[in-house]
Amino acid sequence: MTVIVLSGPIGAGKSSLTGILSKYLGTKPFYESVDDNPVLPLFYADPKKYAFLLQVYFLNTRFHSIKEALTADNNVLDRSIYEDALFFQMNADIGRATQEEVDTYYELLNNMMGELKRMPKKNPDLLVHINVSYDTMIKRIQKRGRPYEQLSYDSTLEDYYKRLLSYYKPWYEKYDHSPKMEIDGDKFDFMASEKDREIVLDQIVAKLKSIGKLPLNWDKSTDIQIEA
Ligand SMILES: Nc1ncnc2c1ncn2[C@@H]1O[C@H](COP(=O)(O)OP(=O)(O)OP(=O)(O)O)[C@@H](O)[C@H]1O
Ligand SMILES: Nc1nc(=O)c2ncn([C@H]3C[C@H](O)[C@@H](CO)O3)c2[nH]1
Repeated sequence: MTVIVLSGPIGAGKSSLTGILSKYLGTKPFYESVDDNPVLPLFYADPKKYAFLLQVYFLNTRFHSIKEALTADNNVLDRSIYEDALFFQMNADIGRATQEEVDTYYELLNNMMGELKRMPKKNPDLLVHINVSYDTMIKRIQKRGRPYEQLSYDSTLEDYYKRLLSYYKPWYEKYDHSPKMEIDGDKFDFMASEKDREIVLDQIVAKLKSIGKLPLNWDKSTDIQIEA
């Protein structure tokens, strides 16, 4: 059983690459709750009021996905639980959570992490991080078009997104729960360009082979799927 998690800022291309990668490897995709998330629009309309609730909502839905993904077949998840604290910490740092909410959140997160440690598979096998610049991030957010994420919706979003990017760099450098790799999301348009898609998939397959999660002779055409 092999579990791959994607990471990266808003609009980096995690959901898109999750779909592409899971199809390519013949695995199952797990998506973050976004379009069916009732708290997300509330959060963007009033971040201070809803930051804690949104965080608990995401933690809960993410925990459900992880439990399923870590006990089922080969899977790809479109965001890691390790990014949840990054988001919450950033929101807390800009005054969107009380000290009691911060304390309660971290206690809950630690408690859930403790549960994950008791599972047969404790960590993902590989983290694939998509790096994007601020300009790319904004272009992708515009392209996708969720109204409440647009810069025109709230004048503070520019700072919020820039801050988010600045939190991701040290987060990725410190990340040590599994092998990891970076994809250049500015350079590769894996949505529109078949050539770029192939390059990105080749990079991920090479990494999976190098960490022993795919047989060295694995080839898409041979119809062999990710190693147990
Ligand atoms: N490498 C890419 N090149 C060009 N367009 C891309 C690329 N990756 C994603 N996109 C486009 O950017 C938009 C955002 O992509 P996607 O929804 O996959 O991002 P995400 O990282 O999952 O975002 P979120 O964190 O908000 O869930 C989509 O419209 C998608 O088609
Ligand atoms: N505040 C906050 N905390 C999280 O843990 C979190 N995870 C995702 N998101 C937001 C980003 C995108 O708008 C949208 C889709 O990723 O949801 C979050 N927002």
